[in-house]
Amino acid sequence: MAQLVYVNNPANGELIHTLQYDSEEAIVSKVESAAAAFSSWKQRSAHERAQLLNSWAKCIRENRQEIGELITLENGKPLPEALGEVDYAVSYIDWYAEEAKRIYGRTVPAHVPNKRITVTKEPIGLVAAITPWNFPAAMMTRKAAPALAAGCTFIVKPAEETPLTTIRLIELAHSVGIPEDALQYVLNEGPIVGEIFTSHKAIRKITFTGSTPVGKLLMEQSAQTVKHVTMELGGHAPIIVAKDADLNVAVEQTVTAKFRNAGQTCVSPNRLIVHEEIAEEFTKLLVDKVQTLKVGNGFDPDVNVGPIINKKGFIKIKEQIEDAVNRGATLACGNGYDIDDEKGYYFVLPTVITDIPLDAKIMHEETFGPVIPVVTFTTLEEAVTIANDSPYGLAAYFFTENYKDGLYLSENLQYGIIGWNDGAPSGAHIPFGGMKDSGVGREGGSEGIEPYLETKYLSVGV
Ligand SMILES: NC(=O)C1=CN([C@@H]2O[C@H](COP(=O)(O)OP(=O)(O)OC[C@H]3O[C@@H](n4cnc5c(N)ncnc54)[C@H](OP(=O)(O)O)[C@@H]3O)[C@@H](O)[C@H]2O)C=CC1
Ligand SMILES: O=C(O)CCCC(=O)O
Repeated sequence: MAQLVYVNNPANGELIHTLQYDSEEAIVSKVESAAAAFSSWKQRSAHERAQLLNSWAKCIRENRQEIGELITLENGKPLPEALGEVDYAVSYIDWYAEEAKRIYGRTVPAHVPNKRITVTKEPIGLVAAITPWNFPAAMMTRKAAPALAAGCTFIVKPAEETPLTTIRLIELAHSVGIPEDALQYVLNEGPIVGEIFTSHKAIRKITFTGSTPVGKLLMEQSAQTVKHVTMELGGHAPIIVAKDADLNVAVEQTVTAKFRNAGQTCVSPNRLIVHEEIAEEFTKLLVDKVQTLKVGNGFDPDVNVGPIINKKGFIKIKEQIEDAVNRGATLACGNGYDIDDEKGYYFVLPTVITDIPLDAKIMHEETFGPVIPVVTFTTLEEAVTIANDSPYGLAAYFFTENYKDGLYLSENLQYGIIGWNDGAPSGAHIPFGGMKDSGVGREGGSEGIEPYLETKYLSVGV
């Protein structure tokens, strides 16, 4: 009997759907059919691939409500956020439908008169993706759209918690004419699929969004077949609030950035580093705002913060809060849970922590929950030192009205994405990705199609 995947609603633990895992033989056979489909998909003109991507985007838009509800059902985020994710997911398809038509080569002046030199770009081949549960639509399209646009075929393993959104998006893609073999999904446990994907010679690239330890493992495994990799891994974003910051803007943006998806976002702020002279006023404004957030089932129109995805995620958050309290920190608001281990749901009240020592766990580990500590600084140099004291380097934010301080911060923060008076820097048109343990490569923007292309150089003697 094939093993089953149980997809549960994280807001109440109820079973939504049961699916069957693919056997290892079935996964290999899907990989091989996706590899075989490469030769015909890459020969379609860029304009034809773009048209098919545009049809897919249109079809998802027509089914926006259904997909949004599916995301809320299996991931738990509030429905307006889930609908926002559908729009965000589609924006990657729109963007790369256009980029498909802009894959240019170049000619290079030769060093002798009897040679002509050209450089062209070709699709890399079959791409395998492993995606997380926190953005089940957008993390899939952010990878599939540039791959298909470039002329690659694509196979994806969605997270065990949220496979339904991926399956539905792929069904819609097939319904508009994207060939079934060129875009596929597989279901089985991460380590099993990871092993098959990384060892199979026909797969030329692995693209992954998820935790840093799994990313490192996939890189190690991919070395055996020298695959290209794009790794979008964990984050530990700081927010620096300078003493001249517009506090209302800083609070508004902090709350939006921190509490979307219940803090389960890799660019979610994890540390607030606030100038000592404004720390009290800022914290009061922040706590007042955080206390207005309503926690609950994402289908309730008043809810702003949904459940934590699973018990493992909840325990990590709880341990970080307990560790802070044990080290003498104060809980300025929050510190409440609504959980039912038997049913399988876990809610955490939005929590702000003050008086916290710099060596507390939460100051160094990714939280992935609706909790944020506040520490103070005296000089900007000190703020930068605290902010950079992390193995991660994905997103950092700061709030200041002073352009010299802003330039200093943007030049000295070791992060791939910087938001200056901006808590929402993401978009299909920008290169998203991190430095250090946050990963390798960029997704989105004109940079985001490059990892799906090989460069070929031709030298002609004439
Ligand atoms: N950068 C980001 O956006 C994300 C960061 N995280 C961080 O990771 C923490 C843990 O979350 P978790 O969901 O366990 O993250 P994982 O990295 O374990 O899961 C993400 C994806 O990787 C798959 N996976 C797990 N193990 C392997 C493996 N050995 N080889 C190949 N694929 C694998 C998972 O599959 P399966 O579901 O079958 O286990 C899932 O599809 C979070 O609290 C957060 O800190 C998590 C998700 C996204
Ligand atoms: O990896 C994530 O957490 C999803 C990225 C969210 C974004 O694109 O803003």
